[in-house]
Amino acid sequence: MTIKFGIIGGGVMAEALLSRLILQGIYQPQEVIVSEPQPSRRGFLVQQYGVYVTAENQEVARAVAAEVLFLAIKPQVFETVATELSATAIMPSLVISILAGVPLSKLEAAFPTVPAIRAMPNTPATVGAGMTAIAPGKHVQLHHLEQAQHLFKAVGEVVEVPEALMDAVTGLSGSGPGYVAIVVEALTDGGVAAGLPRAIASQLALQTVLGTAQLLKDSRIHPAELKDRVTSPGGTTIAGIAELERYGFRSALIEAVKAAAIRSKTLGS
Ligand SMILES: NC(=O)C1=CN([C@@H]2O[C@H](COP(=O)(O)OP(=O)(O)OC[C@H]3O[C@@H](n4cnc5c(N)ncnc54)[C@H](O)[C@@H]3O)[C@@H](O)[C@H]2O)C=CC1
Ligand SMILES: O=C(O)[C@@H]1CCC=N1
Repeated sequence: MTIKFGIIGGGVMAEALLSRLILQGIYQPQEVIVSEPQPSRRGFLVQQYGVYVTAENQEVARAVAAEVLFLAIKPQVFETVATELSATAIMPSLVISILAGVPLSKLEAAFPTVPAIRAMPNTPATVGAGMTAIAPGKHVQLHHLEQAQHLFKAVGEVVEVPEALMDAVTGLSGSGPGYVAIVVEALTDGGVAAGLPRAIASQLALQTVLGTAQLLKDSRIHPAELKDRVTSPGGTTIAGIAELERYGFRSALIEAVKAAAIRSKTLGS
């Protein structure tokens, strides 16, 4: 079977996407090759997903000639990996990078004339509830964009943005699962502090976050309106909200997104 999808870097995010792409039948395991330096990780990917693995990035470039090359390494090793890959002189039909911060100009310098798409997915892709933003490079044609959309739609929602917004996207939805996980953990701790057994507190916290997101999404009501609906005069919620405001919860989240966006920009420079 022809290799159609080559992944450079078989870590957390590569697995999040890979697992879903295979489950959805977008790719057969035998159509995928992953390069990964850690032997234990290679072993895991073979055992879990039945894909081809290699320790050599250049082998992926050779195997996916004329197909999709998917970059999922850390931004800090991009230059080294790009030099290695371009030394093969084999150009794929499409390069998709999910590297935080790394701009299209660097991708296009590494793969001249190759259509390149900068994407920012997030870890809920693993369960098909991902959010991915994509920004097309200068050689990208409609069918390349459709190919990338098809790929990322298999793992959640997709939005196209100008590249200038990709760092902001990274600070919000790329890093966002980390913030939300802390919210769930902190709510659980709050429940425990208020006397709940941890398992029950955890279930309540998780379902409250999930249910609230679902309600906001399905009803399309503004978050402020939902907050007002929950908040009875002189009741419990306003007592809780007053503490959130006192401790700067709202501005903490705003500053978190801004700081992550700035960090994204720095990583790519
Ligand atoms: N973790 C996340 O939630 C998200 C991460 N990203 C981006 O995805 C990329 C990967 O992030 P993670 O999966 O979290 O990191 P990770 O550390 O889990 O995965 C990176 C993998 O690359 C491998 N690697 C290291 N050097 C290599 C080399 N020279 N050649 C090939 N593979 C090499 C590592 O062994 C590791 O398995 C990053 O650029 C990050 O900005 C994007 C969206 C969300
Ligand atoms: O923390 C990071 O740098 C990556 C990018 C978005 C989520 N994780």
